[in-house]
Amino acid sequence: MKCFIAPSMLSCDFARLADESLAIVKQNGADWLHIDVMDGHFVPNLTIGAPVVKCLKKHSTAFMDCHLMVENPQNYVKAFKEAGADMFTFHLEAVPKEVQIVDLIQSIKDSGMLVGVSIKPKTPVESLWETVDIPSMVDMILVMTVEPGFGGQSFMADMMPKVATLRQKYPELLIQVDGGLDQNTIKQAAPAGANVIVAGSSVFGAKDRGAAITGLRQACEASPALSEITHRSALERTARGKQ
Ligand SMILES: O=C(CO)[C@H](O)[C@H](O)COP(=O)(O)O
Ligand SMILES: [Fe+2]
Repeated sequence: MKCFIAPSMLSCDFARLADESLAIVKQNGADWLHIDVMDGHFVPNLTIGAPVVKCLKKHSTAFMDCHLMVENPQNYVKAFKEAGADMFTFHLEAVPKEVQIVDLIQSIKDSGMLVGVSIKPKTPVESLWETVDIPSMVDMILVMTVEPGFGGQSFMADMMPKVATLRQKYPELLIQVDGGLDQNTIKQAAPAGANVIVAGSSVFGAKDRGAAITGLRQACEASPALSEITHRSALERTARGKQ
């Protein structure tokens, strides 16, 4: 199965976001740009929003993997679509009771973005398939391997059973892990079945960012837990982004 390496732009020099984004894909070989959107409510930190993605899109054709750590994600679908986001990943815990999750997913699909659903460390993995029919509605599940809000935290290895359960249940699903991924922790995440690897501090803090990305990719692709490629839409759009 194809692995995607998605550096978290949270760890780049935000004042040079366009240059950093271009370089990490074109020179260092990243597949996606992982954009962490935080609202200061769902998580105790503030980062960037759709206006910044819109500006970045003028400089980079890369696949924009937007991770929304915001309350009321349903209010941001239109803005992120218009900004040029390719993947809209929201947190299951952030959707208010009055909003039907299937309706939110449908609105993301209707907009043309891919749909990602994320769970925080304390959320049981069963709550995903109890809420949505994953294979028909969702392109990617994001299993957080840190409490969302900040880069540079330690990888939670005890999240790996969630990844393994998802991989066993959904052999063709994009399964993303985010938080504390590096050359060591990838050795736990990839065998469990993760194939979309977010890495912020370990990539941007590396002396050789290209080598860091290559190392993550090699460890991921060597994993026997991953079988054949399926998600063609993601693959095609990713390939376009690298042209
Ligand atoms: O969503 C996130 C934090 O909530 C970030 O994507 C994540 O923390 C990546 O940073 P690092 O690799 O440094 O842990
Ligand atoms: Fe993230």
